[in-house]
Amino acid sequence: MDMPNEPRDQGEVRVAPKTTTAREVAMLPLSMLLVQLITVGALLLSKLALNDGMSPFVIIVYRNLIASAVVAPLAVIFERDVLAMGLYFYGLRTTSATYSSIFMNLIPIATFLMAIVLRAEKLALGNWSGKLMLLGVLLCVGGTMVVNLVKGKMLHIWPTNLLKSHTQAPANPTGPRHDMVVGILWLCGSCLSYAIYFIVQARLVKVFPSTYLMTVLTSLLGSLQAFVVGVFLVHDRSEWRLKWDLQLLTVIYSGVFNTGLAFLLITWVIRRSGPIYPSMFNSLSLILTMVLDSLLLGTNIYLGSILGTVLVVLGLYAFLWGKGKELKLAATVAAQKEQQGGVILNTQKIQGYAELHNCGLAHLKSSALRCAVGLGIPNAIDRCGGVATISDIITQTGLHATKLTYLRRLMRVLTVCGIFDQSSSSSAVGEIQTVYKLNPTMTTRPRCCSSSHAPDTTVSTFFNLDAWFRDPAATTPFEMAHGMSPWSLTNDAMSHACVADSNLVMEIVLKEAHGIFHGLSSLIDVGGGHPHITCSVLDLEQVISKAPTSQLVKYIVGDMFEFIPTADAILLKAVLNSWDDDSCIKILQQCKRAIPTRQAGGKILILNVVIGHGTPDNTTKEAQVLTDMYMMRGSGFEREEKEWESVFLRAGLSDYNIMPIIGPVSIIEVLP
Ligand SMILES: C[S@@+](CC[C@H](N)C(=O)[O-])C[C@H]1O[C@@H](n2cnc3c(N)ncnc32)[C@H](O)[C@@H]1O
Repeated sequence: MDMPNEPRDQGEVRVAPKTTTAREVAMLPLSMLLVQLITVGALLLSKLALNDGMSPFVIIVYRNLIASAVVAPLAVIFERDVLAMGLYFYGLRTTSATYSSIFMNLIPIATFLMAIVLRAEKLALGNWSGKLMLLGVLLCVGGTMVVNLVKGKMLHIWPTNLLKSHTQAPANPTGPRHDMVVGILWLCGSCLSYAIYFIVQARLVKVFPSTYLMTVLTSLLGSLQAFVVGVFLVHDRSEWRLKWDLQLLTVIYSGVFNTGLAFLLITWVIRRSGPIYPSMFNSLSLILTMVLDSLLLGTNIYLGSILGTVLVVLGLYAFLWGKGKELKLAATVAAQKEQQGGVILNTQKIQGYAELHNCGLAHLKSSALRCAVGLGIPNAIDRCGGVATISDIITQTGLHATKLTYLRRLMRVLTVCGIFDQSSSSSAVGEIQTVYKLNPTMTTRPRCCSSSHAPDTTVSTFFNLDAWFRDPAATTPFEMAHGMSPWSLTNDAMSHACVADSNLVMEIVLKEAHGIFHGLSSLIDVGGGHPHITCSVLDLEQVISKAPTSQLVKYIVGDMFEFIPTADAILLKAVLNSWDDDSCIKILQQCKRAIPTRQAGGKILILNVVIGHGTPDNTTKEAQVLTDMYMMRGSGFEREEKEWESVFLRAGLSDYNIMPIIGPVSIIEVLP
């Protein structure tokens, strides 16, 4: 006797996504019919063998041995629960095949209930599947109670006890009441043991997926366990001897057919139709067993047992229906998730592919900008009144006509990058033509932009950055690449770029944050001026010597690490990010000495990137981290707020306020 169907309902079984052929459509139910017939056969044979006086543990020992020797590679892991099987045989011996069959059908329900108690499953009563499953459970439990408690009228439907079985144990529920109660308790115990066993097996299968190997081992172990228990319970040696009789037939039949063939068929059906399918046929064995039990073994049929059986069958189908719906829903959700995951993955891959292209060719953006400035395109557009066709640009820049298509491609890159705007207009002769104009936000910078005017050292410093990373003794990437400090290189292009940058940034600062200059009468600055303030510019000699003469600005040669002249406020624009923390602290301490107290309005104004502040878009973020990477050429870096705060506190400054001012740059008002 085996439990061929139930365990497959509990485990996680994947249904092969193959299409079912017409032949298979017929074979699927037929194979399940065969399994039910085999089960009924094993049930009746076992009942006969037990009635014949065979000990349950003798059956288990031999049947397991046969199973492990002959069909073990094909058997299933959950069939070897000695406790559940032992209780089952005791129950079968004391009650009837029909009773035992009813309890066998209750195993999925018991497993489900046990899984809920152990929190391995949830009963979702909010949907139809959960309600159906609950109805199924109630009907099954109710049906079993009706079979056990309601006898009703005895029905004489057909001739009974055709095998004329000479029963030792009460094969009939009409037997002594005490034996019946004990038998039902055995069956309940068996049912619960199987339930626990299946839950454990379902988990075990996840960590030990070699089903066949485990089957062989558990078969042998099951046989050994049964033998040890059997030695204590079955003292008579003759009971262990197998003769050429019904007992041998029972053992061989159970081992070979009910384990091997049924296993093969069920495994195949589950793969084709899912784990619920085999259980749909369970009630067939229940009805068949009831009929054959009465017909062959003489078990009486009562109205109560028919009514109870009908309730169990109905309950079982309701439960399986609900479970099927639940599995289908879970499979749909899993498939949707998988599909969504695939779509996301694909989108990410496509996006990533484009990003990789952009990153790898990003240097062409600055090359294109540098080229446009070098060719004088912004000025050419200005000369055309701010709007120019490609022919206008060719004419204005003096380029040869053969370069026209290349120029169009260059303009397309710069338009996509946001340096120029492009639109359509109609020519004097009514032709539609493309016209270019400067992007409003770019009107100042492209003529004199740091990246466009970048000297060769700006780019070449980073050609061998990986070599610098690998060399622990290397000072800065700039020194490694050029053998000198960036400050020792007179760099007109960079100075022009800084002036252009200062013009734009200061224009915005004065418009957007003019309040910070209120009350100031003097300012020491390294980049610009304000008409109402006496402004001084402090810088190194090589810089000041090239400064233009001005009525507004006073130029001072000096070293900010050594001394800064007194003023109401000190402006440090794009200065501190070139230095490490210790140097910054020294500069800030000099600044603090140069300004009055907080109460007297003294302040330090820092214009720099504060990583994480500014417009929360990717362009800004990218600009901030790229600037930081650029600063890697020397010993400077761009700071996050907490890094700025630490520098301020260490320099003895008391408070600060950050105001994002333009793109990646913020103005930090620091108070003494
Ligand atoms: C990156 S530039 C910034 C210039 C300007 N503030 C701007 O925003 O365009 C840094 C300036 O600090 C100056 N500098 C470097 N070391 C100095 C020092 N020890 N004392 C005074 N100025 C110094 C450099 O000459 C350079 O002009």
